[in-house]
Amino acid sequence: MTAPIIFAIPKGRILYEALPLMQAAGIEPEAAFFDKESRALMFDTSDPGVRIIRVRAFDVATFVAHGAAQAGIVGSDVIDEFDYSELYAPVDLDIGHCRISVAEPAELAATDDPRSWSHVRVATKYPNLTRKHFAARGVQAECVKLNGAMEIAPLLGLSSRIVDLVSSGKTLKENGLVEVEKIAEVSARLVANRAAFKTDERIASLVEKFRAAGNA
Ligand SMILES: Nc1ncnc2c1ncn2[C@@H]1O[C@H](COP(=O)(O)OP(=O)(O)OP(=O)(O)O)[C@@H](O)[C@H]1O
Ligand SMILES: O=P(O)(O)OC[C@H]1O[C@H](OP(=O)(O)OP(=O)(O)O)[C@H](O)[C@@H]1O
Repeated sequence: MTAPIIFAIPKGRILYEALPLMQAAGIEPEAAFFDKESRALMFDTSDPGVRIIRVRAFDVATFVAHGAAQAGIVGSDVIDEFDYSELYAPVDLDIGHCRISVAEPAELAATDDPRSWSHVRVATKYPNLTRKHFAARGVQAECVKLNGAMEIAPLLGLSSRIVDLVSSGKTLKENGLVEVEKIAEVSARLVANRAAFKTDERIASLVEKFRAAGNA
């Protein structure tokens, strides 16, 4: 019997926007997936040929790039941070919209000119993306890696600046920060392992179903 396709999805906020698209693509998770008491990590779906794993956002990219999962859904922020050559991202799902930006305390921004920077110290979950962004214009970025709550770093003197996701701007505002530079727009993508996409026609067919679901 052919092994089922493993489809990886993030635990966080993209999940709720992704569910209708998954349903339209014919992969509805079993009831246990929605059971908060369940500790299971892998679930059946309405398609007997597809199983779902629910993992951290960054790990979706890692599972799919290594072929441990053959397809999944992940933000373009995560794709850009890893830059895995085996991660193919053929469909923009038009969900999970936000931006990745540089922010700093409002008092600092009042007199600061980002064009004058030659070196910046930045707290971020995205060190690779940050270094690449600044290197492109000759600025050296020293990154302090955090895994969440970046907005607190300037308040406590860990770094003057942060690079993080911004949507409504509420988190920045409530922590006395302002956005000084947008690095990129972010949205969630359907991703596939490049080799699996080329060799397994079930993956190509799944990609087409999501493309159609996104356009519906
Ligand atoms: N405020 C936001 N608005 C819209 N999309 C967002 C927002 N924050 C994050 N995202 C998108 O959702 C993805 C997952 O983010 P989320 O905050 O749910 O994960 P997380 O809690 O950071 O993940 P983990 O706890 O696994 O590290 C991000 O990679 C991004 O693409
Ligand atoms: O501009 P806003 O609408 O306030 O959204 C931005 C916030 O959303 C994300 O965090 P999330 O809530 O996912 O928590 P996290 O910091 O634990 O990732 C992101 O890391 C920002 O902190």
